[in-house]
Amino acid sequence: MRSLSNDNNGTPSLASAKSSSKNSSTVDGMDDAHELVSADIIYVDSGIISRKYDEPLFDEVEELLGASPAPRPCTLVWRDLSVHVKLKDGKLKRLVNNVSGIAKPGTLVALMGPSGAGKTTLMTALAHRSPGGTIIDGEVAMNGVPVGDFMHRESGYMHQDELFVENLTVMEHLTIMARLRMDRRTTPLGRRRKVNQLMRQLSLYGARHTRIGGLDGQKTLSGGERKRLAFASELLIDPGLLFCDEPTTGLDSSSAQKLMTLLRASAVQGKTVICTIHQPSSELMALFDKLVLLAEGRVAFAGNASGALDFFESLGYQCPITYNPTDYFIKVLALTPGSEGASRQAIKSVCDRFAVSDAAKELDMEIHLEFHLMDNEDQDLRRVKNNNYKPPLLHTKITWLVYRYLLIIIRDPRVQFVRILQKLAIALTAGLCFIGTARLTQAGIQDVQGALFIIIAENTFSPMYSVLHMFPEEFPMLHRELKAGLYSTPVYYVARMVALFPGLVVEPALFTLVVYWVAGLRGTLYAFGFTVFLSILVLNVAIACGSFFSCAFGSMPLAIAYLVPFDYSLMMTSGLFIKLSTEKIYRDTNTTAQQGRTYNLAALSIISDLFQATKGIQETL
Ligand SMILES: Nc1ncnc2c1ncn2[C@@H]1O[C@H](COP(=O)(O)OP(=O)(O)OP(=O)(O)O)[C@@H](O)[C@H]1O
Repeated sequence: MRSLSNDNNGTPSLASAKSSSKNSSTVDGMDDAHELVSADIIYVDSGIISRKYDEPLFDEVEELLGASPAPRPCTLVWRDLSVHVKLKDGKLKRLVNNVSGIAKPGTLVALMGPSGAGKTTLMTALAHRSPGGTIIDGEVAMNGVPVGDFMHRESGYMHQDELFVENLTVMEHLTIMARLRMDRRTTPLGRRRKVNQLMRQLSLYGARHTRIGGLDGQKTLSGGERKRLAFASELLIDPGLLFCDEPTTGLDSSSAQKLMTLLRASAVQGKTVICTIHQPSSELMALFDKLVLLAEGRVAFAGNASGALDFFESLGYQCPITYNPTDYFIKVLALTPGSEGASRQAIKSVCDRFAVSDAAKELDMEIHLEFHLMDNEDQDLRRVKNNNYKPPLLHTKITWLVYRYLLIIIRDPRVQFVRILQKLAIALTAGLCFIGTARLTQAGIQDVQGALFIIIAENTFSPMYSVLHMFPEEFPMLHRELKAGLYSTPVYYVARMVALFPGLVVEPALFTLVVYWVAGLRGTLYAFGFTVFLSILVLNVAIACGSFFSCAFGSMPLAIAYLVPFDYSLMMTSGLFIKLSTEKIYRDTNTTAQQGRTYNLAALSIISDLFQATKGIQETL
C-alpha cells in the first residue's frame, strides 16, 4: 500500500532545516535556511503514513518565529454546521451542509476540496467572520465558549487576497496595525519590539521602508512578501488560533514552501492553524497534521492524511502511482463537465460512506466529548478567562487612523501639488474675467453676482465629485477591518473626516482669496472673512453630499449617475437663476387637493427629474 511520509526517520521539515540554518543569521538566513529539499519527502511503502512530530522542535521554531511566549491553547469544535445565503429572489442557498469537526492546539489542519466546495464559507463561519446576509445553523465553540466577537482578538485570519493601504511602507503598516490591534497595556517599547521581531522573523526587515504598493517605477513588495506581511499583521496579537485562506495561491513553489513552513512552525509553537489550500505538492502536504476534504459543502473525509488514501481505496478509488494523492482526491470530488449528475452522485456516495465510517464515528465521539465538557463547565468562568484582552482606547484608534489617512493624502505630493495648481489657475482665470467690472454699482451687479457664483460653484462641484471615489475604493478594506473588529464605523467616519479637514479649509480659503482679490470685490476684512467662511461651509456641505452619494450607491459610476440630476436641480433652484418667490404655485385639482394642499413647482420638478433619471439609470444598468 502506498502512503506519504516526510523522510525515513519520520523527522519533519523543520528539523531538517536546523543543520543548514546554523550558518546563517536569523534575519536574512531564513530564506535559504528553512527550505525543504525534495529528498526530505518521499513516498514509502510501509502501509502507514508515519509523519510524526516526535520532537517538539523548539530550536527550529524559535529560529523561525522567535522565542515568543507559548500562545493560549485553542480548541475549535463545530457540530452540525450549515451555512446558507439569501439570494436576491429571497430563496436560501445552502453552501455548507451539516459539517462537524475539531481542530486542536498544535495542529495544522488542511481544508481542501475542489473549487466551490465551500472551504472559504466554512472557514469564515468558524472564524465568526461571515459576510452580512449569511445564515449559520449549528454550533461552533472555541475553548468551550460559543464563538462570538471575541474571535477577533483570539484568532487571526489571513485572507486569500490580501488588502493593504498601498501607499504605506511595511514598517508603517505594521506600526499602525500594532496600535489598532495590540492590547492597550502593551508598552511602546513592547510594540516596537514586536514589530521589529516580526519583520526580522518573516524576512521583511530589509524591505521595511519599501512601500507596499508604491507609485510607478518604485520598488514594491513581491507576492511572497505581501503574504508574509499579511501573516505578520495577524501574528501581532499572538493569536492561539490562525485561519489562512489559500496562503500559497499566487506564490512560486519556493515562496509557498517558506510560508507553509512558517505555518508549520506556528503550529509547533502551540497554535491551532486551519488552512485552505489548493492542490499542494507532496512536500507541502507533509507539513499538515490533519486533512479535511470538502465536496459540495459536505465532508468527504476528515482525519489523518494517511487515512485518506486508505479510505478512498476502500471505496475503489485507487490513486495511480504517478498521481499526487491530493490531486487525485480533488479529481474524484470535482464535478466533471458534461456529466455533472453522475459526478454529484459519486460525491454524495463518498460523503455518505465517510459519514458512517469508523473515522467519522471516532471524530463524532471527540466532538461530543468537547461539547459535553462545555455543557458541564461554567461558561462565565471561561468567558472571563477569554476576556483578558484590553482593546486600544477610542482616541488611540481615531488618532492612528487619522495618521494613516493623512499619510495617504500627503504620500502622493504630485496629486496634491497638481490640485493646488489647478485651484490657483481656475481662481486666477475667474478673477481676471472680473477685473474692473465687479463693482457695487447697477452696471456691475451682474458681474458681482457672477464672481460670487464662481466662488460657490467651484467650492461645490469639484469637491463634491472628488470624494465620490473615496468610499467605494475603501469599502473592501473597511468591511474587512470592521469584520476583524479593528474599529467601528463611527470611528472610521470620524477619522476619515478629520483627515480630510485640512483640505476642507485650505482649498476654499485659497481659492476665495485669489478670486476675491483679483476681481476686486469689497475690500473690508469683514466682507472677505465672511465670504471665506461661507465658502468653507459650502465646501463642507458639498463634501458631505458627495460622501452621502458615494456611500449610498457604493460605486462611482452609479453615484455620479444619481448625483448629476440631483445637483443640477439644486443649482437651478438655488436662487441665482430663478427667484423662488416668483415661481408659480401649483394647486392640485383632484379631491385631496381641494383641501388646499399646494406644492412648489420647482420642488415637484426636482423630484420628478430625479425619478426620471433614476428610472433611466436603473434601466441602463
Ligand atoms: N453570497 C453568495 N451567494 C451565492 N452563492 C455564493 C455566495 N457565496 C459563495 N457562494 C457559492 O458557494 C460556493 C462555495 O463558495 P466558497 O467561496 O466557500 O468556495 P471555495 O471552496 O472556497 O472555492 P475556491 O477554492 O474556488 O475559493 C460557491 O459555489 C460559490 O459560488
